[in-house]
Amino acid sequence: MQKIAIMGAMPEEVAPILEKLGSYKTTEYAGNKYYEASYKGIEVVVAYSKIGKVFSTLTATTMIEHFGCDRLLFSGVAGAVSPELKVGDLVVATKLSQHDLDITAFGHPYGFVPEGAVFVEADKDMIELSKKVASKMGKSVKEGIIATGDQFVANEERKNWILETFDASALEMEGGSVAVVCNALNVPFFILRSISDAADMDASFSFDEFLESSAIISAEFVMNMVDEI
Ligand SMILES: Nc1ncnc2c(CN3C[C@H](CCSCCOCCO)[C@@H](O)C3)c[nH]c12
Repeated sequence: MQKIAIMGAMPEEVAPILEKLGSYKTTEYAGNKYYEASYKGIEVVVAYSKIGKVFSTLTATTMIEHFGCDRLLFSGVAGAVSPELKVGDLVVATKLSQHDLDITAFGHPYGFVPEGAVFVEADKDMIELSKKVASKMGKSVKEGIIATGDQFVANEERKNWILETFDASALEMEGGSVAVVCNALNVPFFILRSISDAADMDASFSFDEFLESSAIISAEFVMNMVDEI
């Protein structure tokens, strides 16, 4: 019996999902709340992790190990790294990295630690499915690399360094850690982000203005993905 985890990082990222579910059971566990529901006959567990790689690691692991989810979809917002992306645009992660993981002093590349990998690849089947969903919705979705780090990026220099170092399309604070968890536990995962800002000097203002509307765009797409799974 499949059980799907639908995850975000902030309340605003999961609010549209909970609204669509209507009714759900709330469970408090490990300092967080998990919302369980049956959606069109599919068991789902919804949660927002709180911000950053540590909280998102805890929540992704809990959804899989404690609630028994066997697939994970992440819905949220991101800062644009690719200059072609604008507010509201959708990005599907092909693979993800941690841009603030740095032991380059030992000659390793950025984002690498021994027995780890610079990139973790997302589930190819769900990436394929997203193309079908995108065409059904008449939406264009960019497939690209997402770089994750424990910092809200709000300057061109750091953003451009991330572009040059990881060839990222977008950046955020949770996808790369969720990817490591799902990969380690052999759970297919799909990370979708809608752009809320350009990770530049105006990022915090843009983020505040567009968080809610961009989160809705991402959530609508993710729920359409669940319909097709
Ligand atoms: N430019 C950027 N840099 C990094 N990440 C992002 C993301 C993606 N999410 C949004 C959120 C930002 C946390 S700070 C805002 C907290 O406000 C709380 C109220 O004060 C975190 O969960 C990562 C959008 N734009 C970004």
